[in-house]
Amino acid sequence: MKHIKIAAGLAHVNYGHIASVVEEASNAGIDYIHSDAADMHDLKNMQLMGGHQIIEAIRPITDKHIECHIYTKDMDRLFIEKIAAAGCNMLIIPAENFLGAPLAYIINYCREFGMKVGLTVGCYTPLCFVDEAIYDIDRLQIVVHGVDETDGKDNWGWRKSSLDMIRRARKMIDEKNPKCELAIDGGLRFDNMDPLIECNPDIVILSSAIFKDKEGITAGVKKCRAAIDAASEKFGLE
Ligand SMILES: O=C(CO)[C@H](O)[C@H](O)COP(=O)(O)O
Repeated sequence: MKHIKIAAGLAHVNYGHIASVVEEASNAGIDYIHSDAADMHDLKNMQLMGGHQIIEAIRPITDKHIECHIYTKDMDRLFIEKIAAAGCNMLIIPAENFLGAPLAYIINYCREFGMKVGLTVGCYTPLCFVDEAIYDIDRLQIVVHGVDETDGKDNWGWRKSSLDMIRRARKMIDEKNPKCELAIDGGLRFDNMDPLIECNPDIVILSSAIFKDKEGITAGVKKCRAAIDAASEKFGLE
């Protein structure tokens, strides 16, 4: 059975308890810590979260891989240098905001400072935005959030059209850069992700499902781990 990794997303944590929540999630069996950060543009309801200050604070708490998923319009060498120095292992940036020569510089800076680099395909961004960069990245992350079933109250699920995109992303990675990890992110719960697991991702990013579970963080991790493993087995993933 394929071990699909769990990245614990810090988008929906209580930042007043950041050290203890990271410690509990790490001990409960997650694989990666996923620190979400954003500027004032793309995520209107979740701005200014976990950049280098947060990563620096949680680095001594866990020996897990820590990645920074950042929604920004801009990115410079100083930021990359600082986040790497804070102990970040991977920088993940939006494909829709970074193309061409600026992206080439960013990939180069990440290598220079010893970090892996990933691209997100954001909500409703077409997969073709990563057609060329796929050869040179370590992570392709599909944000599956969507509003196809929205109740208008900010309870976003995952959009059904993302199934087709994940299948195409899997094929693209297998053909062009098999070492690149395929991650899915957004609206995933222990009881709703089977159809997405069937598309064979390598990583599932979960925030509310872990950090807002009514029975606590450890219980949230265990429920998600069990659901992912059961689906991986059911669909014969290897
Ligand atoms: O960057 C993100 C999606 O764009 C976050 O990782 C997302 O908010 C995950 O949250 P949840 O698992 O609670 O849906």
